[in-house]
Amino acid sequence: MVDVKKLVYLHGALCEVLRLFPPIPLERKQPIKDDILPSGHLVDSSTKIIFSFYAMGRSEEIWEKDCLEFKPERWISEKGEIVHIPSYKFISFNAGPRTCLGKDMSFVQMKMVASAILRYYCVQMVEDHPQVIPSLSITLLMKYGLKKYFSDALPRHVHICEIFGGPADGQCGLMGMLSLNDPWMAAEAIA
Ligand code: HEM
Repeated sequence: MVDVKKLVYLHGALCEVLRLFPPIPLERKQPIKDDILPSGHLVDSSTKIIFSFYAMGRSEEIWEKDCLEFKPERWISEKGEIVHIPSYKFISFNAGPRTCLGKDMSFVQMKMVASAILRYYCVQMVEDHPQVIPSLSITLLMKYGLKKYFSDALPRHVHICEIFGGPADGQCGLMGMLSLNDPWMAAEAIA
């Protein structure tokens, strides 16, 4: 836990992925009684408000001119520390009373999987793969996926489980909990 907090650039990169490709792209709210939003819009109790995390993550008004650029640096201060961005701005985990309860845990998991794969495998994009196009569903999918080649950066006998101190042929700690005890499944999970 302490160690993953030191992965500042990876943190910035993951936040950028979640900002530009929020796994839950849409959210729906409905007031329990008639209300007026801070914007002045009147909403009655039958109004269903749908807002797009996907659009908010790409909004120039919220993220400024370079909103469409993948820039992990926007999450890192000049001192090299992680910049805290309020959840009402970085909305991918929702905000307010119904905010995601697994936010911190998901960062630990993503950092474990990403750092393990990047340390032990060389990852290369498949040439001429179609551009990433979002495919709308309850969770955000990629229309054509994102195909990559994986090759060993280490001798074949090193299994991803060994990175986490577990047996090479069995479940291991958090990775086991995630059912990611197979390196190829782990690779797919961050794909
Ligand atoms: C990158 C990973 C994740 C993302 C982007 C994410 C995003 C979200 C979002 C947007 C919501 C609000 C859904 C809604 O109200 O319609 C939510 C709720 C929730 N998430 Fe996550 N989540 C992630 C991982 C996790 C993990 C790993 C856990 C548990 C270990 C978790 C537990 C929850 C729970 C319990 C709620 C419901 C909170 C409530 O309604 O009071 N999430 N999440």
